[in-house]
Amino acid sequence: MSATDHLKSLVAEDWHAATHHAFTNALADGTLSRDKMAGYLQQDYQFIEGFVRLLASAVAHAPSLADAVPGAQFLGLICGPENTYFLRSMEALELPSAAPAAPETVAFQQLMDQARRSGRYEIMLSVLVVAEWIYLDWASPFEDRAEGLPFWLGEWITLHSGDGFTQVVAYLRGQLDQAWDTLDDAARADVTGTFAQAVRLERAFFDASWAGFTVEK
Ligand SMILES: Cc1ncc(CN)c(N)n1
Repeated sequence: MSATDHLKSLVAEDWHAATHHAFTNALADGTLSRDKMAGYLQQDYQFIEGFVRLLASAVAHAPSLADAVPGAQFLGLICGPENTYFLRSMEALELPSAAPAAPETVAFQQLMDQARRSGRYEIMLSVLVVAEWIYLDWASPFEDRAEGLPFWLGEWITLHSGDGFTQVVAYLRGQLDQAWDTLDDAARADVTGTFAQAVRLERAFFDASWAGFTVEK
């Protein structure tokens, strides 16, 4: 079993809850209320900045150019199509893009910040792998549904499914699998703790999104 499969198996219950969530099920069948999607977009947009900084830092810590290039390309995707997806969606839903950060958003921002400041590639990857792999897992079964949905729902599925995104997740997992082999027991325990915490926070973020974040109008 690969290291990342092993890490996922340790948090199977939270992983399943985060990837088969009522929020994403409703998003994919088009029944998600505009207000719930609005709250999600306003909060998740605040996740993006810390994510970009973390991914940029991981790129800087990659052991070689070949290890860095797919991460740098993914950075372009986040700063391009994903960023404009948020801005177009919030404009279409007539929402300001700024809103006070909810506790679930702050918790994620803190974890990303901590991972970036650790200066440790494997800790950065632990958060990045979870954030993207969970999205690939929930979105992939809905890939064919995207076209019939309003773009602010459908494009969120498209951005997190398909061959290109599958390769992004394979790259991030490959980097963590490779790093894991070089780690001692203490470092592996740190990775395991960070990975589990990230999965818990992903689940909590969807729970809060489904309960409904306060929407800034
Ligand atoms: C909280 C969270 N986690 C992950 C992703 C995937 N890009 C996201 N947009 N937001």
